[in-house]
Amino acid sequence: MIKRRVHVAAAAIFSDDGNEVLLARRPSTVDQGGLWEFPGGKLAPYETGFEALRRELHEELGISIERAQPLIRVHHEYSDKHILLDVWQVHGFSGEPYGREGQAVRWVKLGELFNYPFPAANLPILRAVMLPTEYLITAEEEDDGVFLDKLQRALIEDGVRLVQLRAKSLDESAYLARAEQALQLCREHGARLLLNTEPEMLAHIDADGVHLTSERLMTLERRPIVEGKWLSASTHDEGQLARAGRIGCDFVTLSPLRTTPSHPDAAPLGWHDFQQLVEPAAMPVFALGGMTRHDANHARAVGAQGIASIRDFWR
Ligand SMILES: Nc1nc2c([nH]c(=O)n2[C@@H]2O[C@H](COP(=O)(O)OP(=O)(O)OP(=O)(O)O)[C@@H](O)[C@H]2O)c(=O)[nH]1
Ligand SMILES: [Mg+2]
Repeated sequence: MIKRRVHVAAAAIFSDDGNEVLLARRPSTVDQGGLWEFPGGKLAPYETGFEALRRELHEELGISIERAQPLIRVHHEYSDKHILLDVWQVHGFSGEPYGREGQAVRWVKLGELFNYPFPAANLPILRAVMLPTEYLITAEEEDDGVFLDKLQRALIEDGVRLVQLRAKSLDESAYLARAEQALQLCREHGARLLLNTEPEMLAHIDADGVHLTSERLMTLERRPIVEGKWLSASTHDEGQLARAGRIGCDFVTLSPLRTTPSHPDAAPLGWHDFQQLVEPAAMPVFALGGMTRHDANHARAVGAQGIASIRDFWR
C-alpha cells in the first residue's frame, strides 16, 4: 500500500500568562475521535503552513491569529498515512475561542497536559510546549558562592527556566553538594534542573532529570530513568539523534552550530546542515555552539526549540 502523505498545520495557543494552552476534542465520529488535539487541519492545495493555520483556527475556533512562531515539526507514520504535523506557537489572537464545529475546547495547564489522551504523533509536541526556548548549561566554576551568584543572576535577570548542571571538575560528593544548592535555587524560581552525571545520581537527589553526554547516550539501549523525569542528551550527528529518539530522550542539544573557543577543532554544522538533521527528529532540539539569545528566532525558524548556551547566560 502506498501511504497518503498528509501535511497538517496545528497550533499551541498560549494563554496571556503562558501557563495554559487551548486543546480541542476531536468529535467521536472522525479519525482519532474522542482524543484531544491542538486545533488545526490539513493544508489546502497551494497553501503555506501559516496560511492553513490562520484559516483553520478561524474555521474551528472563530479566532484570528496576530502572531505565530514555529514550535516543532513532527513526522509520524500512522498505519494508513504518513503525517507531518507543522506546529506553531500562538501568543496573540483576537476573538473569543469556542468550538465552532461543536467540539469541546478547554484551557489546560501545562503541567496537566499528560492527563489528556492525544493521538500517537503528539508526544513530541507536548514536550515542546512544556519546554522553554533557552537551555542554560552551567560553566566550570571553582567557588560555590560564585557559582550560586551567577546562577541566581541568570534565573532572575535572564528568566532562565531550564538548567543543566555541568561540572566535570568536581568529584562526586562535591557535585552532589552543588546540585543540592542549585536545585533549591532553581525551585525558588520555577526552573527545572537536569544533572549532567550518571543517571543513577537521581537516586540521591530529586532533581528534575538527567542530561546524557553523547558517549553515555551511545552505550544505552533503553531509557535509563523513569518517565516523568526529563531526559536530555548531547548529540552531534544523525546516528546520535537516532539513538536519542530510540531510547526515548525528551529533548536533545545538537552541536556545534558554530566554532567555539571550548571546542576549536570540531567542524561547525551551520544552519543548513542543522535544519536537515533536525527535520526527521521527533523531539525538541536545542541549537548549541556559539549561540546567543539573538540567535533564538533564527534557530526556531529552522526547526529548533531554541538555543542552549553556557557563555551567553554565565556572566
Ligand atoms: N489538528 C490536529 N490534527 C492532528 C493532531 N495530532 C494528529 O495526529 N493529528 C492528525 O492530523 C490529521 C488532521 O486532520 P483534521 O481532521 O484536523 O483535518 P481538517 O481539520 O482539515 O479536517 P477535514 O479533513 O475534516 O476537513 C488527522 O489525521 C489527525 O488525527 C493534532 O494535535 N491536531
Ligand atoms: Mg481539524
